[in-house]
Amino acid sequence: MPRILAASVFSANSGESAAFFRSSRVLILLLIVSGICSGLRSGCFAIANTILVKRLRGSLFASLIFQDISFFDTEMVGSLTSRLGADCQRLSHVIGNDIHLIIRNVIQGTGALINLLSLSWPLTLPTLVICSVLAIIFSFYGRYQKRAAMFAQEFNACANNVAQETLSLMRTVRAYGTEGEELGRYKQWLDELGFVSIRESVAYGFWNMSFLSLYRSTQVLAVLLGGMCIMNSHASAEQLTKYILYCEWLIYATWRVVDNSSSLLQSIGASEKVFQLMDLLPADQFFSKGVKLQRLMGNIRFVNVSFHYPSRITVPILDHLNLSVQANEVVAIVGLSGSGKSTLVNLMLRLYEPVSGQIYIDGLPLKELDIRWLREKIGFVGQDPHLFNMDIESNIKYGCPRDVEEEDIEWAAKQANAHEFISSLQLGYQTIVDGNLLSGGQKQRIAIARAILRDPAILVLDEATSALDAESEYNVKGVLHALRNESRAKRTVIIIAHRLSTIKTADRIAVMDGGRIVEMGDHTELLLKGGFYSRLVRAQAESLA
Ligand SMILES: Nc1ncnc2c1ncn2[C@@H]1O[C@H](COP(=O)(O)OP(=O)(O)OP(=O)(O)O)[C@@H](O)[C@H]1O
Repeated sequence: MPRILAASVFSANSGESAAFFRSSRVLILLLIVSGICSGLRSGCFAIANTILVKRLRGSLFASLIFQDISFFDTEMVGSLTSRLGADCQRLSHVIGNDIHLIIRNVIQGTGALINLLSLSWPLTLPTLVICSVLAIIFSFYGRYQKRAAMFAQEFNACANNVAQETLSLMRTVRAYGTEGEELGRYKQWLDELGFVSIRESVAYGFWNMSFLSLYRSTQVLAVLLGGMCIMNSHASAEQLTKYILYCEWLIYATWRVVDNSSSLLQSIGASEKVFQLMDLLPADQFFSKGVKLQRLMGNIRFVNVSFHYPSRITVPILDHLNLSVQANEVVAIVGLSGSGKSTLVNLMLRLYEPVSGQIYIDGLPLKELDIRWLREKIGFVGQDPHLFNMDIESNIKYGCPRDVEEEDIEWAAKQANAHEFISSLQLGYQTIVDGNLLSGGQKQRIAIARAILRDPAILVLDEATSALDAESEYNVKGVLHALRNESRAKRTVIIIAHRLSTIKTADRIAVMDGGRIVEMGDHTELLLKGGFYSRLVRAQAESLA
């Protein structure tokens, strides 16, 4: 275009109307073609951007949810959601914006350079030197930008984490009046973020200053050197005009390339963690195709099992633990808080692997069984059951491996003592579970119904502690009662109980202390023995008296 622009101006100046109109027609044609091409380019890259964000977020989420449970012990939820949201968005910006602008400007700059060289290579050299200086300054600036972006993303993730934690624990924050402290914690990360951003802005200012000075100097140089050439009759005014226009194009293209490269480096810096997370291999247990038995009887055996959590390797939790549970037996596990009861269940669900020893299910090592198949056969109700933000029916059906009818759902709800309160809700089973609509005990009953609906061969109930105790005791006792009277419900049951009165009717009671089973027997036997269990019962009776 600069060549044709200059030709039009100088043909008009010399009164060559035919040449002027010919050039003008070409200019209009170029204008239309470049407009259409720009539109297509931007549109296509914007579409690519949208597809990329979708794929990135999908792949990252897939990578996250197939990680070992121990991964979630160390990674913060707020930080992971920040990677899934802002970081993925930023990475897609690379394709949607930076890469296509870089390609466009590299092509435009190369074209300008070729034209400049064909006009006069000695005059092109100073412009090339300026462009090289620009590139060197940028390489330093770019490296700085990349590091700054990484810090900014990290601080942003930490701020998100504090916000998520505070907002989800708002009731505790209000009850303890710690709004000020939480605000302080959030602001601390904002300050860190602000500090990095200010330094980033100062560096950007320096970069812009260098760029603009160099940019202007190409124009001044072009006029100076070109003017001298005209005076020495080495060049015409038309050539000088073309030369100045091409210089302008070249330096503009260089600026755009380095500016977009800077943004590209920032995005890459910010996305390093996204790639690290995406590169994580899924947990081994999702790869191994284990054995599927024809029927799970529900025999469980822990042989010499020792364990510590991967995040706290110096703290042994289970110590050469041995436990044997027969099919269809109801076994209660009791012990002081922190003695390792829930950990035992975590190992049985293969959420963690034992450090040594072996767990056998129906005589086969747990590791050799198909873990998905096994989990389908186990019903688990945790201490603090969280429900999904969907209707009660879907919550009860959640993860059920078989097709179920409405009657099955009602049956499970009745077994869990949940049918009555669900029916009293205006929309019954279609009521959406959101916020604090249900009490903790009601949520627990729905979670119990969910576990029962799977018709599991092994049912694990981790009785809730603290405030929920009384209601939880009632819920768990209810389930035990139903299991005893319901022929359809023959299964192995493991109950972790805090209220010892809950489990009087259990076939056997295993007493845990310091990561070991220290006593085993039924309620009466253990009371008669006068050991740890009887002391626990006495202590609890005294505390309730
Ligand atoms: N994910 C984890 N990472 C590191 N340590 C953990 C983890 N979960 C539990 N622990 C630690 O393991 C020990 C045993 O915890 P566990 O939850 O098994 O005890 P528990 O007997 O079920 O206690 P409670 O009766 O209070 O539920 C505790 O000291 C606890 O701090």
